[in-house]
Amino acid sequence: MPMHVIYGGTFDPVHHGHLRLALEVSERLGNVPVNLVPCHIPPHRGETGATAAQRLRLLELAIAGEPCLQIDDRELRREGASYTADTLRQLRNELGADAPLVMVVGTDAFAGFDRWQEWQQIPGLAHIIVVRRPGTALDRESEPARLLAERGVESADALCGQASGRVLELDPPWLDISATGIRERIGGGQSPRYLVPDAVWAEIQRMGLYGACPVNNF
Ligand SMILES: Nc1ncnc2c1ncn2[C@@H]1O[C@H](COP(=O)(O)OP(=O)(O)OP(=O)(O)O)[C@@H](O)[C@H]1O
Ligand SMILES: O=C(O)c1ccc[n+]([C@@H]2O[C@H](COP(=O)([O-])O)[C@@H](O)[C@H]2O)c1
Repeated sequence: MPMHVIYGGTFDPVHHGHLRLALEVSERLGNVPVNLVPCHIPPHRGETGATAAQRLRLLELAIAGEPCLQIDDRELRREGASYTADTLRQLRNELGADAPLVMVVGTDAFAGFDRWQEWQQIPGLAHIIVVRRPGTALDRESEPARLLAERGVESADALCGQASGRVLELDPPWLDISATGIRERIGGGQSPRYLVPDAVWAEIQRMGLYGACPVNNF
């Protein structure tokens, strides 16, 4: 049964770190499509620099022409905070009980997993792929580390045989790019070129996001 893979984020804005990671995961799972899921109202952080519609537009430009990357905008169509457990429950209902469903997160996000809404329900809904972020280690005594120890598997093949419940760590090259750094750079009048796709930067300027002057910096 084909795997369904989601990779959630605020994507404020999407950058080459996100895109490379999504592609690496897709390839390591046998070129399955990876669905980028922008959150509407992030449950865990302050206001975003761009609106949900603007972040979605940037994502559309970023993945244009890449068959292995798709967008799932279901969280944008839901009212209220975007809880991952709700998203996974919806997907599980749509995919049926037996389809392998996989959620991708970086170690930084996974480190706070036990503060997510209904986090204990999540392994019953999906597998988790944790992508190692250099410099971000899990506290060995923490719930996320325990989950990894109890449910960890060594290879992606182990995710195909069941619908949910396994945790796989992957270690693809991690580009040292953050959306925070990009917003700061733009706000400070510097170009984020080569950190985001050119089409994304052009659209950020056109919309005047993150304090960008609507000029052509290329
Ligand atoms: N450089 C990167 N490479 C790969 N994955 C990343 C990178 N930066 C963040 N991620 C992962 O992408 C997901 C969404 O991250 P998010 O949208 O918060 O990006 P971010 O760059 O960390 O943003 P911010 O700086 O605003 O916190 C998370 O699982 C996070 O671990
Ligand atoms: O469901 C939750 O309570 C929850 C709490 C924190 C983060 N998440 C999800 O984790 C993903 C990565 O978050 P972030 O902050 O790195 O963009 C994104 O899809 C968020 O919706 C989800």
